[in-house]
Amino acid sequence: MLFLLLPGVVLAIADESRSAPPTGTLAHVTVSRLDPEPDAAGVIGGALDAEFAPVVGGTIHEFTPRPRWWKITADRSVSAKEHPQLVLHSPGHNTVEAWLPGSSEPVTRALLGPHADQGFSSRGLVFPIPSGLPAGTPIYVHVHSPDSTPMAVSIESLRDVHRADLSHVAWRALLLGGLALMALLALGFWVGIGERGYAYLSLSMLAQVGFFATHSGDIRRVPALAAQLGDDWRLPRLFVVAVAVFSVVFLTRYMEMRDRQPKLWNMLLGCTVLFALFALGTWLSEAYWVPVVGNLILLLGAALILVAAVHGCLQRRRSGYFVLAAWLPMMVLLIVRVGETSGLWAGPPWLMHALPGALLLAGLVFMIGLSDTLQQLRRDRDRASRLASVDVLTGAMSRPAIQNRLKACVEESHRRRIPLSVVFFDIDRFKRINDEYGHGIGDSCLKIIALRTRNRLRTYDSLGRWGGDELLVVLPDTHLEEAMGVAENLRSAVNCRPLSIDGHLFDASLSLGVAELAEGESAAQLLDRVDAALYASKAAGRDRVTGRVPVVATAEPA
Ligand SMILES: Nc1nc2c(ncn2[C@@H]2O[C@H](COP(=O)(O)OP(=O)(O)OP(=O)(O)O)[C@@H](O)[C@H]2O)c(=O)[nH]1
Repeated sequence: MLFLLLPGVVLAIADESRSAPPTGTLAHVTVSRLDPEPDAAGVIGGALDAEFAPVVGGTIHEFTPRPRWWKITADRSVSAKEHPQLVLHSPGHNTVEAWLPGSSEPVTRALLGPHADQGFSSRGLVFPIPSGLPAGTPIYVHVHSPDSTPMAVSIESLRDVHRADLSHVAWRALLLGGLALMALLALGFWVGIGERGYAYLSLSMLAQVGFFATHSGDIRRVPALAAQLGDDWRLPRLFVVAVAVFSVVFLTRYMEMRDRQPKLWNMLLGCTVLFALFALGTWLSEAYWVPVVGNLILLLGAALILVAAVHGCLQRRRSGYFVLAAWLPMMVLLIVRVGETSGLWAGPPWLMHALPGALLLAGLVFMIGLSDTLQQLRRDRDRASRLASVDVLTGAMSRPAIQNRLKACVEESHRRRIPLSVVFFDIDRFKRINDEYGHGIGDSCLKIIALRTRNRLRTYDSLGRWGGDELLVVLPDTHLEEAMGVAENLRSAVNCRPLSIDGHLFDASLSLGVAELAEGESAAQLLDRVDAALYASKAAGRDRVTGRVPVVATAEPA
C-alpha cells in the first residue's frame, strides 16, 4: 500500500522506495502471480506453472489481504558457489513462505514476530538458496500482505547482502537517531522557552520515528518494545495519523493560519479529520479504496500547505519562506519518488535516502524558523519598549522614562551619599511661536531646542520631555553650583543664535529652574522645588536661571 502524506507520505514512500532492486544482483528475475488459491502441494509440484501470469517490474505487490502464490525465476543459472540469497525488499508487515530448490519444506520469514531473522537488517527478507538456482527453475513464495506493501525481488550474493545491510543500518541509525535527537531537542526548547510550537514539532518527529520503527521493522532491535507493541500492521497507520495531526497543528500555528488564512485553515482541518477517519477506517474495512481515498485526502492537505506557504511568501512573511524551504524539497522528492515507485522512471539509488534526509532537513528548518519567530518577537518587544521610553518628537526620554530615571538617581544619591541636581526648563512664550508660525514650526522648534540642549550635557546626564514645552534634566553626582553652570550653558545654547526653520528666523529663550537634592528628600519634593525655581525665573522676566538651595526635608524619602 502506498500510504501517502506530508511527512507521513514521505516516510511511507521513502520506505517503499527501497523496493527498487539494488545493483549487484546475480541474475535478472521474472516474477509471476497465480490468481486462484490452491493447496501448496498443487503449486510446488509445478502442475499450475502455466497459470502463473508474469507481472511488470519484478515486484510482488498484493492489493488484497488474502495470501497469494508467486513464482520467481532467474534468467541465468546462479551457482551455489556465489552463495545466492533471495531478497524481498522492504516487506513491511508481509509474511512470506518460500519453497527453495532442493528443499521440500518452506522457510517462513517476516520482519517482526516469531519468523523474524535477526541475522539480517530490516532492509528485506532474506532466504538462502544453498544449492544454487538453475535458470528457469521456479522458487514458489506464498505471500500474506495485510497492508499491500510492495516488495521488489532480487537474487544477491551473501557478500552483497551483508554490504547492503551495513549501509542500510548506517542510514537507518543516522535517520532515526537524527529524528529522535531533534525531537528531544525540540522538547527541551519547549520546556526551556515555553513555546508550544516546539512541543508539536517534537511530537510530530517522535511520531515519524514511531512510523519508521513499526513500518520497517526496526523496532525489533528493541525486543521489549517490539513485544509490547506487537507486529500489528495497523500500528504504523496510527503513527501516520499522529504525524499528520501534529504536523498540521504545528504548521497552522506557526503560519498563524487561523487568523491570516482562515479559509485554508478550515480546509486543512477538514482534510486532517477526513484523513484520520479514513486511516482509522482501515480497522473496519479491508477494501482497497479506503486507504487510497485516505492518501488522496492527505495529498490534498500537503498541497494546501504548499499553497499557504506560497501565499505567506507573497505577503513577505518569514514563516512562509521557512515552510516553503522545508516543504518544497520534500514535495519535489516526493513526486520523483512517486514516479519511480509507479514505474514511470528510475531515479538514482541515493534518492532512497534523500526523502528521509529531506524530512530531517525540514525538522531542522522548522527548528530554526521557530527560533527566528521568537527572535522577531523579542526584537518587536525591544522596539516597543524603546519607543515607550523615547519621546517621538524630540528624541528626549519620555515622561515615564525620565521619571523612573529620576527616582533611581534619587535612591542612589541617598544610598551612596552623592549629590544630585535637576534642571527644569520651559520655552519662553512658546504659544506665541505656535500662533505666529503654526504648529509645524512649533514642533521643529521643540526638536531643535531639545537637540541644542542635549548636546550641552554629559553622557551620564538625562534629558526628558516632561510635557508640552517643558523639559527636565537629571544631573547625577552634581552640586547646585555646578548645575547652575549647566543651566546657564543650556540657556545660552538656545538664545545664542536665532532659530532658522523653513525660512523663518526667530529668537527663542529658556526659563530654567535648578535644585539640588536635599538629605532625605523625595523625588516629588525635589520636583516641587525645581518647579518653583522655574516659576521664579518666569516671574522675574524669563530667559534666566534660578537656583534653589537644598532645604531640610520633612517627608519620607521616595
Ligand atoms: N507645536 C507644539 N506645541 C505644543 C506641543 N505641546 C504643547 N504645545 C503648546 O505649547 C504651548 C505652551 O504654552 P505655555 O507653556 O502655557 O505658555 P508659553 O506660551 O510657553 O508662555 P510661558 O511659558 O509663560 O513663557 C501651548 O500653546 C501648547 O499648545 C507640541 O508638541 N507641539
